[in-house]
Amino acid sequence: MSLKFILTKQGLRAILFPIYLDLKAKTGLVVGGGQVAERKIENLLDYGMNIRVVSPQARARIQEWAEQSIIQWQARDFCESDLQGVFLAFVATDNNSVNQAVVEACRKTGVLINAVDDPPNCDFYVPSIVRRGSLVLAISTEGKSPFFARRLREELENTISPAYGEFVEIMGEIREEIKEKVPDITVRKKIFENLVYSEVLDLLKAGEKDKARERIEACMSSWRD
Ligand SMILES: C[C@@]1(CC(=O)O)C2=NC(=C\c3[nH]c(c(CCC(=O)O)c3CC(=O)O)Cc3[nH]c(c(CC(=O)O)c3CCC(=O)O)/C=C3\N/C(=C\2)[C@@H](CCC(=O)O)[C@]3(C)CC(=O)O)/[C@H]1CCC(=O)O
Ligand SMILES: NC(=O)c1ccc[n+]([C@@H]2O[C@H](COP(=O)([O-])OP(=O)(O)OC[C@H]3O[C@@H](n4cnc5c(N)ncnc54)[C@H](O)[C@@H]3O)[C@@H](O)[C@H]2O)c1
Repeated sequence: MSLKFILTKQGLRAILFPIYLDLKAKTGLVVGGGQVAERKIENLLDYGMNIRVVSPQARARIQEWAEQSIIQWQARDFCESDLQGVFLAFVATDNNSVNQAVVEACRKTGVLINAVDDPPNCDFYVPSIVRRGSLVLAISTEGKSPFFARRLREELENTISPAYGEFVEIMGEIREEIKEKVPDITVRKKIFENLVYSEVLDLLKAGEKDKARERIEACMSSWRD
């Protein structure tokens, strides 16, 4: 087994392992209700997570989300029992000793923690994201330059047009059909490979949806015949 580490001012740190988490119906705790907490919450809202915020004060948008029952907000200081049932926690208060106490409580209970302005105390970092339907590009600089992650996202947003997402959607539909109808995995692999390297994506990029469908049909009929 090979372990990879990078040397930072804080010592040796493991190189980060990127994963995509299903947060549906899981509970996320955000400690703090300021600008950074708001950005983290906004990012989490699309994923079906139950978001609990604990913070004596909260910005107007956080209060609005709570009034609309999109999130729950408790207007008080953090306490350890807030971690009960929590899958992921974020701490973004303006008080270092509170941030440290939340980190320690998480470490004790095994809850993964993101301490936003304190990378050594993060179990995970939040990447910058380009999403086109089910196509998701996550960018990390391993904390070396969040601004650069943002710039790269902006560049990729121009390159990765909605057609890429449409292509992935179509591939998803075809995948189910082929998995059902083609028992031989080597044949299935060939079909998927042909489609991915065909001009279907280019046709979608050019807005030629009918031609793209025709091209897909041609690829599919090659195994039907
Ligand atoms: C991707 C994104 C997701 C999100 O948070 O939503 C994200 N930061 C974003 C923006 C951003 N954050 C900051 C600025 C101001 C400019 C600047 O500092 O560069 C900007 C730019 C802006 O405002 O756009 C301030 C900042 N951020 C961190 C520190 C602490 C430190 O470095 O010590 C400081 C204070 C530094 C200081 O004191 O000066 C730390 C982290 N920020 C991360 C993620 C994680 C590493 C991600 C990676 O691997 O690169 C990590 C380690 C932990 C975490 O928070 O998960 C999001 C871009 C979303 C997008 O636009 O696409
Ligand atoms: N805003 C930024 O872009 C930025 C960038 C880099 C780093 N930071 C740092 O990140 C931290 C958060 O920044 P911010 O701009 O969101 O701060 P902020 O001052 O807007 O918000 C801090 C929040 O923490 C809450 N809080 C204080 N004590 C608490 C406790 N005991 N329990 C729960 N909540 C508590 C407050 O009610 C407030 O809602 C700060 O330490 C800041 O220095 C901020």
